[in-house]
Amino acid sequence: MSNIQFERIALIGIGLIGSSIARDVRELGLAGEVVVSTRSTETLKRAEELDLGDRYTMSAAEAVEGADLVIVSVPVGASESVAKEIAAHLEPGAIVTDVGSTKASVIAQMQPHMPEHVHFIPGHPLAGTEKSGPDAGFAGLFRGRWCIFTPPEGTDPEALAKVRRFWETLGSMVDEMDPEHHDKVLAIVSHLPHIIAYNIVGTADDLQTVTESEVIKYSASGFRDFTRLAASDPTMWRDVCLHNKDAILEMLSRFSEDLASLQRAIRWGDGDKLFDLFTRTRAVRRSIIEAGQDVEAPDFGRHALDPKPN
Ligand SMILES: NC(=O)C1=CN([C@@H]2O[C@H](COP(=O)(O)OP(=O)(O)OC[C@H]3O[C@@H](n4cnc5c(N)ncnc54)[C@H](O)[C@@H]3O)[C@@H](O)[C@H]2O)C=CC1
Ligand SMILES: O=C(O)C(=O)Cc1ccc(O)cc1
Repeated sequence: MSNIQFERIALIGIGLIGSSIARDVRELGLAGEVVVSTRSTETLKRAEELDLGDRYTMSAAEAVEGADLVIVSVPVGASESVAKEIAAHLEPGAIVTDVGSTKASVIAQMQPHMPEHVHFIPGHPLAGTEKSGPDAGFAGLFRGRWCIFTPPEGTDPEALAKVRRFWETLGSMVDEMDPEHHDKVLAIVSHLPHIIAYNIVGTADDLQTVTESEVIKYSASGFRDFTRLAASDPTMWRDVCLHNKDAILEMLSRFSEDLASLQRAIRWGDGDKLFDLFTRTRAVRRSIIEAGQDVEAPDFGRHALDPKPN
């Protein structure tokens, strides 16, 4: 039986996320044809070596011709230029979606360029790593992870159902919310942790004498966890900071207040306050694990992407 959900999928951007989608689509046979497009010749060549698609082109406009699903997986700051490039070449009835980490800005950049005859359904898979580029992707990345859609009002329910089904086939759990809410939630659960990691690793690096020896030598401690996040792609995270500015600043201001309060508790030896906070935060970690959201020990049952049992 055929698993084909779309006749032609155009992947614009073939880094960590685009290439992970490509691997799943090809393993599961979800598309009649996969067309890969990216901006740099080197990345396109690598995508071809990795056999991520059926056709390869430097032109996003050419890639979307005849495609019934277009997935834009580029740094969020490049969304408008991609939208402008593909707009006139989109097939009537095509679904255009994206994977960007911020939603209000991507919508503001892309929607004005989308013709009436396509379905623009912005999305965001909450799955990834600190790595980037086509070699970093892998099949199964989206399994057991959330994918959030922020469909504009009046979105065609059939098109939405098709794109939801696509992500569910990749193993994701799908949710919908408005873009502003998405951006606030992601500011605290994803963007701030990265910013804090960039900051602490930067501070340690500024303390030259420490960095030269002790930081590397003793990095088996908590610092090591921060260095993973702080190794994330600079272009992608510069764009996230610039394109979710308001929500990030709001959360940072709240964070700074709470940090000052923690600082005061340490200065004045307020052990009860420290103990209460650390007890509360430990419970948060426990509830994440109980909800099955722990990265180290996920158990989401068998999935189409699992290797077949012998
Ligand atoms: N890395 C992660 O963990 C996650 C990233 N995202 C989002 O997915 C999107 C892609 O991220 P990654 O795949 O990690 O990045 P990546 O750096 O691995 O890949 C980006 C791709 O976009 C292409 N590209 C860059 N600038 C471009 C431009 N101006 N025009 C056309 N193509 C361009 C690159 O050639 C590359 O193929 C970003 O919007 C990011 O916010 C979403 C979830 C997780
Ligand atoms: O590597 C990690 O820990 C991540 O948090 C990956 C990630 C990065 C950006 C997103 O928008 C979603 C997921």
